[in-house]
Amino acid sequence: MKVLNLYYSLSGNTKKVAERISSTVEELGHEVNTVKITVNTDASDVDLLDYDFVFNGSGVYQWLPGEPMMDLFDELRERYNEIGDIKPGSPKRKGKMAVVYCTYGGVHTGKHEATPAVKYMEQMYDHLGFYILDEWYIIGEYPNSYETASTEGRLGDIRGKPGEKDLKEIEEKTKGLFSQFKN
Ligand SMILES: Cc1cc2nc3c(=O)[nH]c(=O)nc-3n(C[C@H](O)[C@H](O)[C@H](O)COP(=O)(O)O)c2cc1C
Repeated sequence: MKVLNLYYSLSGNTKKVAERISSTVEELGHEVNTVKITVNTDASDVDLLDYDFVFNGSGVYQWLPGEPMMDLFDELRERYNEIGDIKPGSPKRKGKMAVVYCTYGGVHTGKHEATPAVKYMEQMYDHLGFYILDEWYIIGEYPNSYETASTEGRLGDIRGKPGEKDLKEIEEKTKGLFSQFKN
């Protein structure tokens, strides 16, 4: 199975999750292309439809994914619309699956302020006809400069997150997802 792990990470939390997903997928014997989006990512180098399974993740910033991720999605949406890969009714494509994930701090309203980011990213896959297998919301501490955000917010003390326990959970969930592909 051909797997893409596409992610954006400003301060490293999502990168940790992405790396754990990729190492787990590789351990399970699948080929995985891990792509960290930057401001320099060229949309013409990315074709989501080249893959059977896509993990797509981002940190959450002002309720949304990182701008480079949204810029990439703008270009991809335009291209897929133009060439007719986004069809009215968004018919499902057999064998195309996606998991959308975020890391988020939730200082003000908890998970609610991460939901728009995940739903935003998910729409790309839904439009293309992927089966969305899951959404993962993983707590990620704020950068140090944000002082009390990691200790006095809606989610309490989130310093050090995602930690090894959280990453282990991601590993187990990845294994669980892929268990359906065993013969
Ligand atoms: C500028 C900025 C804005 C943020 N906005 C939100 C937000 O709207 N909602 C939220 O839940 N977390 C927010 N966070 C917390 C990040 O989503 C969280 O720290 C995440 O793990 C960052 O991922 P990264 O380290 O991969 O960049 C924000 C963090 C920063 C630095």
